[in-house]
Amino acid sequence: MEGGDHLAHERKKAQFDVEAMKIVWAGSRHAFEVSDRISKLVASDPAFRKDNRPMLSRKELFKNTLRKAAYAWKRIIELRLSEEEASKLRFYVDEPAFTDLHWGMFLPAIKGQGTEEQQQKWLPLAYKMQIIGCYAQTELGHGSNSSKWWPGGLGKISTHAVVYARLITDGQDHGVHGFIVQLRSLDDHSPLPGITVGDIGMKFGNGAYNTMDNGVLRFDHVRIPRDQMLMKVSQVSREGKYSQSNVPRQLVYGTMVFVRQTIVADASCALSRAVCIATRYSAVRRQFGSQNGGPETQVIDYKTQQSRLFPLLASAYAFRFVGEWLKWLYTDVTQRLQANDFSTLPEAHACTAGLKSLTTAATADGIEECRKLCGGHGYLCSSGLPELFAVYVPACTYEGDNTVLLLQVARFLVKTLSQLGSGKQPVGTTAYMGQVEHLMQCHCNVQKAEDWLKPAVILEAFEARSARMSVACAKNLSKFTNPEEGFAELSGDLVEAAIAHCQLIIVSKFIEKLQQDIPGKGVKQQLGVLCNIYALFLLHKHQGDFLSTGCITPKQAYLANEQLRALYSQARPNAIALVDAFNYTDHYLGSILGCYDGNVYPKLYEAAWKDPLNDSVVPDGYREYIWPMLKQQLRTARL
Ligand SMILES: CCCCCCCCCC/C=C\CCCCCC(=O)SCCNC(=O)CCNC(=O)[C@H](O)C(C)(C)COP(=O)(O)OP(=O)(O)OC[C@H]1O[C@@H](n2cnc3c(N)ncnc32)[C@H](O)[C@@H]1OP(=O)(O)O
Ligand SMILES: Cc1cc2nc3c(=O)[nH]c(=O)nc-3n(C[C@H](O)[C@H](O)[C@H](O)COP(=O)(O)OP(=O)(O)OC[C@H]3O[C@@H](n4cnc5c(N)ncnc54)[C@H](O)[C@@H]3O)c2cc1C
Repeated sequence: MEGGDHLAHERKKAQFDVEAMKIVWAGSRHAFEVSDRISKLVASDPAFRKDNRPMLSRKELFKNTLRKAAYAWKRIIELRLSEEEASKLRFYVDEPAFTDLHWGMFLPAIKGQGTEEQQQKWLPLAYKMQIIGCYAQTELGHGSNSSKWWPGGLGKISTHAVVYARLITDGQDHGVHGFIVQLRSLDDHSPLPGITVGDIGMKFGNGAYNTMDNGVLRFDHVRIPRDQMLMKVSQVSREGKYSQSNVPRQLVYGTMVFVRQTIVADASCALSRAVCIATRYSAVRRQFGSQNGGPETQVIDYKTQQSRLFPLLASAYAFRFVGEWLKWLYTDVTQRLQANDFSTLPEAHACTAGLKSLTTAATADGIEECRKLCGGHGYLCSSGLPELFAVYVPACTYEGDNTVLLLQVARFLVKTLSQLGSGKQPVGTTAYMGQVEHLMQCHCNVQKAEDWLKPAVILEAFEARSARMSVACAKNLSKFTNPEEGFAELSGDLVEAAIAHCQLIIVSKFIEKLQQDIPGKGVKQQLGVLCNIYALFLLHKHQGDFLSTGCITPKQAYLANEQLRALYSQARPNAIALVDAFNYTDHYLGSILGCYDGNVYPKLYEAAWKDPLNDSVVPDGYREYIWPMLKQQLRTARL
């Protein structure tokens, strides 16, 4: 069957208003309209072509990225795009570049940690891209005194960096502070005296993150003017005297809170993209299972395919909504900080760190699962999945290794529990710890599978599991005379308690979303199905936790799994429409397997012929290597 919409019959099955779901996914009608317009603008411009990336050498690839970044900037100015539209344009260009760090970290670091005066000096230059900045924190070895290693944009492009380094005055070490440092000449781009800078080399995957110039940086007697130390949190006077403002020192790490929040939103984009590809292809692909000469089964109808795919579909929606909430939390904490209220900073730090860890880990694993769900074709670059995986997987490491971040959450949980004794009532995402006595002894009263559809039942099971795991850790910690030794010894259990707490946050924010007014025929109902799939899938996967803490019985675990199977059947007719609601263009998806019209096979066949190896029928190297080998075998055979 050539042309036409090969997925039309699937689209007809939808039991909800897809256009209304698109608005829910985008966050608002305005966000949808901006996203829709800008994604089509990018898709229709041949300058943003990206299907050749895996074929390019590193140098070609990098130059191509510079060309796209410059062209994108030109279009942003010509079209007078707003900040929101410009950032969407960079998003849909879909190519990691130095601009991510300039806009995503350099500017926010100056905004968050610079004084008014410093902001007035540096921000206009950065907004006009008259200087290009990066964020240099990580070291080659340990400490903040060796070489900077990894910062994106540093290797070849940035003219400036926010560098984190130890501040020593009068022989006294005041710890790590941020400094704006000029790295390269604004005339000929050569490194300034005393500065050694370069790219750190090829990274995982063809194309992928190699469009980014992650760099190395060394200083040899480089003088940084005093007023280039970011001085909102602490200051050094002209006389060299060190002082601190009346704000917590942790604000030095404020940029990380901001970026981790954007990384959670980004996880839902990457996961939804992979899920869209795997879902559409699973509806196109038929394999075995035919009876009486009828058509073979669509692989999406296999229960095993559903049990691997639908939890990922549900996770994409769950991450979207928790990302929305996290954005609200970040805005709230920022407003409070401006009014000198620092009380919610520890919670904002714990939430951004923990959710960054959970969502990136699930997304990286999810993309790989989607590749397997597409069988052999998933391994082709033209499926879009190998590159997506290679680009995405460092998110588990950058902006804080995921395990290190979970340990930060665990510290916060232990501290919250220890403060209960002094009567401090926990609020926000730890409010449930206030009912710890109830949660330690409550019994789940599920008696039949449908009981698992009640939000209050799900919430209590997740709260009890999280509280019991944290309390067990706290009890074990109290047996150690040296708390740090105890923390190190029990770190494996603490990480598991942190995961349980963060999963509870995601589940509860999905449930809260469903309590809002959501317009559109059948939209809320479908989201309800996805919410239950997400929660019961987690419960099934981590049933060991729920059983060993006595939160549920083996019978109740069995009933949860039974309900999950029923939910997969409810999601099945809506699966294609649920991924259409992401509103991705074929350009952004970058996948033959995921193309909107489902016309996969002719496109795969055509794409194969475009591979440079097929430029000639007889390959280069045949005369040199293959022909002599064949001739020699011929001679041996004759002997
Ligand atoms: C494909 C197109 C992409 C488009 C994407 C769009 C997105 C755009 C953004 C760009 C995105 C991606 C690009 C890649 C960017 C990558 C950038 C980086 O990786 S930058 C480097 C980041 N490095 C880390 O994250 C290091 C991880 N380690 C930590 O976070 C450590 O905590 C620390 C180094 C900050 C501090 O360590 P230490 O000195 O040992 O202190 P403690 O950990 O004991 O903490 C002391 C105290 O502070 C609290 N704390 C810690 N961090 C924070 C924080 N961020 N905010 C607030 N508070 C914090 C901690 O809880 C402790 O509190 P106590 O009350 O004392 O317990
Ligand atoms: C693609 C990419 C882009 C990046 N961009 C930037 C950038 O723009 N700017 C920048 O400054 N940095 C950047 N980074 C660096 C990144 O932030 C660090 O790699 C990250 O914070 C992890 O630190 P590390 O590499 O030192 O890992 P390590 O800390 O050495 O981790 C190694 C292992 O040790 C474990 N571990 C470490 N500490 C502990 C602990 N306390 N307890 C238990 N286990 C522990 C970890 O879990 C991990 O398994 C980037 C990295 C990548 C991969």
